[in-house]
Amino acid sequence: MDPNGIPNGIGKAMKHLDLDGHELPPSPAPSSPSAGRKYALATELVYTESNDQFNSSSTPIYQSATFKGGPGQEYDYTRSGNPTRSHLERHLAKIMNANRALVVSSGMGACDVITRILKPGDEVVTGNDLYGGTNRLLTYLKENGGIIVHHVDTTTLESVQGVLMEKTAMVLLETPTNPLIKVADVAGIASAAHAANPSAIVAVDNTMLSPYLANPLDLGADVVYESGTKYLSGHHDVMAGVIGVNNVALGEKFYFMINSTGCGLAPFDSWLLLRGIKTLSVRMEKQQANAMAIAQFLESHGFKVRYPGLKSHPQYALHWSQARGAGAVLSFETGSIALSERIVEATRLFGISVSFGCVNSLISMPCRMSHASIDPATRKERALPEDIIRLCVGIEDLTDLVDDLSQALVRAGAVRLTENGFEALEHHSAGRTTQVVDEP
Ligand SMILES: Cc1ncc(COP(=O)(O)O)c(C=O)c1O
Ligand SMILES: N[C@@H](CCSC[C@H](N)C(=O)O)C(=O)O
Repeated sequence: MDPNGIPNGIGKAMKHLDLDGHELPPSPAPSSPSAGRKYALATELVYTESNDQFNSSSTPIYQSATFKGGPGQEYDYTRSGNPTRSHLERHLAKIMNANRALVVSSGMGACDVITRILKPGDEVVTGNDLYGGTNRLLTYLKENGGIIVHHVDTTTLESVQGVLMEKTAMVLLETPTNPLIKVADVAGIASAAHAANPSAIVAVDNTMLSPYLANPLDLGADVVYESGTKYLSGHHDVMAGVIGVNNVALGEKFYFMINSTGCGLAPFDSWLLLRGIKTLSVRMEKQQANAMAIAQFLESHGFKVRYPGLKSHPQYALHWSQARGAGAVLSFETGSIALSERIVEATRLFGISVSFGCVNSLISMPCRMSHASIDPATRKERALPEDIIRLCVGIEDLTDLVDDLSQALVRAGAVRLTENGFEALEHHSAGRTTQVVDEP
């Protein structure tokens, strides 16, 4: 019996509506979405309201596929809705500055849900540097779904404008891009896209920054999505995808797809993601401080480093006009694939692994790993350097990380000794570039 004397909590659920008119779960109730931030983001990340019947401090996991009761109740079947998932979605809506958030089984699941609104003949404008999996899905839609996909350099508004037209149904942006760390002007591109077609959907993949560092909906995007597998969860123990929107009808369309295809995030995974989100601010602050120091270390030794925290980044000012931090992913080049391979294999603390956003530091060669699904000819056409190394910096002690990287550079033979220490074999510094001579 609930306090209203109605069995199964149904009456209690029916009494409460959230801002969008959705009924709240019987227990726990979520914190209010999109009601304006009462606290700083770091506080909002850990703060959730709950009316759990036992005052549980941690959101209970409703590990149940079905819910008993009759028609009209808030929950009947976990594919359609689950209290733990709802709690997470409402919490995320708040921190993403979204009217509604939806969570699915992976970042690619989120991208799939979003692109399912496309129809044959629709045009999509996207970047020429893009996560390999996103590129793979768009290529599938191009080859099998009758969708026209334009890959352009999203760092310049003009190249995007050059392909925008009335038939542009979607603009899909990454900023910074994975792995070349290119920055796109979200506000500029969103207004150009909406001018070309007022109903075009501008979707931003916010995986590299997370809601802690950027809120693309505030810049004019219609949809923000990200891989919750990365910073939001932070420990590489769960796969998840997150979608945020302000438009109620668009939110309903995405919910329809999620319920129809059955990709909603499972209760336990929702709980893991909810737990991860609580430490997002401390993890991200430490990770990006470490990343900044490592980017400076590599650049000062002559490597060509791509990181938006460095003043040498070609879009430094643009990045900082739309983000609150530089994130913790950087890439650098060595001038030789074999040299890059030796560096990657010589690190100990930086684990060789795909993905990023984890508390542990990772190292990878995107062309061999995360972006291997992009064929070599396309990689060449898009100027994706085969020797590029991506570092995803974690929360370890900075001195240990720098020592690990230094010993790897020396053991791999990537540096030559100088009076002041060492410098990259292919040395990039103001006014001069020396080349790697021997390709082993
Ligand atoms: C930028 C970006 N977007 C989306 C995804 C897809 O996320 P997931 O692996 O959770 O499907 C990834 C990585 O996988 C990514 O790096
Ligand atoms: N085998 C996977 C590779 C996943 S890459 C994950 C992540 N986005 C990254 O950039 O490292 C696949 O083919 O999808």
